[in-house]
Order: sequence, then C-alpha cells, then structure tokens
Amino acid sequence: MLATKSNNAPAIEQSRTDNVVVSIRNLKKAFGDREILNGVDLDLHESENLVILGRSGTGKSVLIKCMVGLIVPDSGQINVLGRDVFTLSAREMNELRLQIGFSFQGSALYDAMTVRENLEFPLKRNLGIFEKRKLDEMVMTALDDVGLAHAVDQWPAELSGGMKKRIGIARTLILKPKIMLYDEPTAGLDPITSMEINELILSVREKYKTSSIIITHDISSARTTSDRIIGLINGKNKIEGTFEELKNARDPDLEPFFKY
Ligand SMILES: Nc1ncnc2c1ncn2[C@@H]1O[C@H](COP(=O)(O)OP(=O)(O)OP(=O)(O)O)[C@@H](O)[C@H]1O
Repeated sequence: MLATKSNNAPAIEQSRTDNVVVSIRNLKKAFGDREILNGVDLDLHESENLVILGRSGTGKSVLIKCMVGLIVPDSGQINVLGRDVFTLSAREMNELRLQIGFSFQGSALYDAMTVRENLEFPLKRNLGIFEKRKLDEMVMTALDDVGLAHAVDQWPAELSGGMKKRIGIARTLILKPKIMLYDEPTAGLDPITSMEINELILSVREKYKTSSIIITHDISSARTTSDRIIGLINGKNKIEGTFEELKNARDPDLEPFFKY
C-alpha cells in the first residue's frame, strides 16, 4: 500500500510483534551543520527485501552504518532483532553484528588473500572454526551459492567487478546472517552483470531466508529485488510502496528515477 510520511509511525514496541526484524524511529544524524538524516522511520519485516531508493548523497549509506553501529546517530531509536542497539555493550554489539551481513559498495576483499583465504577468514576469526575439512565444506558451499566454486584459488586481482561482488556476498553469507544489508550492490557494473547480482540477491533470500535492505539509485535493481521501496528524500523517508505504486504515484522527487 502506498504511504507517504506522517508523524505517527507505530511505536517500536508495537511493531516488534509484527515479524519486524529492524525498526528505526526518528533517526537523525548531522555532520557539522549538515543534516543528513532528518527523522527516518522504517520497519524491515522477516524475509522481506526492502529497497531504499534515493539520490547520491542523501544518506543511504549513513543510515545502514547507523544500523550496525559504525556511525553513532545524534538521536532516534534503532532496534535490530529485538535489541535496542544503543544500549548494547561492545561485546553484545559484536554478537549482533554476526547476524547482520554487510555487503559494501566495494567488495572489501583482502587483496593479499586468495578467494579461499578471504572466505576462511571470518570463519576462523568469528566462529573459531579451524578444522580443514569443515572450512573446505563451508567455503565451497558459499561459493557454490554465488556460482563461483571454480574461483576458489584465484586472487582478487584476477576477478572481474561482478565476481568480486559475488565473492564479497559469499564471504558475508558464510556466517549465515539473518539480515543482509546491500550497499549499492550494482554500482559500477554493466547491465547484464547487474541483473545477475539482482538475481543473486533474490536467490540468497530464497535459500537463506534473509531479510534484506538494499540501498540503491539503480531503478532496475529496485524493480527486480524489492518487495517494498522507501524513497529517501532530504534525509527522510518521504514515500513508500511497491515498485508499481511508487511509479504510478509520480512523486516529483522520485519521478526522474523512473524515466531511465
Ligand atoms: N563520516 C562522515 N563524516 C562526514 N560526512 C559524512 C560522513 N559519512 C557520510 N558523510 C556525508 O553524508 C552524506 C551522505 O553520505 P552517504 O554515503 O550516506 O550517501 P548515499 O546516499 O549513500 O550516496 P551514494 O549513493 O553516493 O553512496 C554525504 O554528503 C557524505 O559526504
């Protein structure tokens, strides 16, 4: 259902009962005197793909960094998997982060490690798994899931942009996160590779039952991957609905996206 922003978003306590895995209320963040987030409200539901659509520089990345505690907001509430993130100790925050997969704009692979070593790294560091057979099995399953089992012994420098993106997603999936945050998953990719990444996002949801936030200004990615879209305009969630609802709403701030 198409909705425009009102000042009476449901309270977090109420929305928690409704299969909500991430709940954000009135989130604000400024850098110096530049207000970036200016009262964002959103709910992410279990197994939902929620797209946040907005122009460059509207604070989409800042928003998801606030969710994982990489940026501290000025005010507001963020509840992830039933935990109020601002009350967590560093240890509790690290535990929560293990349940959140973060796919960065760059794939953030370690250039000095092979693909195998890149994928083994979080297993050793975060899960304390060192047994070779177990590592092999988990690495190969994650690579299979992104269609790149054959690249296991390659170096990042030998991979295309799309392959790096997939390996980055595999490295995130290997920890079996409940929530995936995709920051501009198709940035810098050609249309065919972009479509493959969009399909991968759908298959990740299918296999891992993840709930995902996909932040993008790529309208075809938004159309393919979204169950619901939030239009982030001037630091606020201005409008939300399905792709068709937003397209038909002809909102002046979002209409230019639909013309390409
Ligand atoms: N740590 C920071 N310190 C100061 N300013 C920052 C910081 N992080 C982000 N900003 C500023 O906040 C604004 C929003 O940045 P953000 O990366 O969230 O944009 P975005 O909507 O994700 O855009 P893009 O699609 O280009 O990545 C930008 O003007 C950016 O320069």
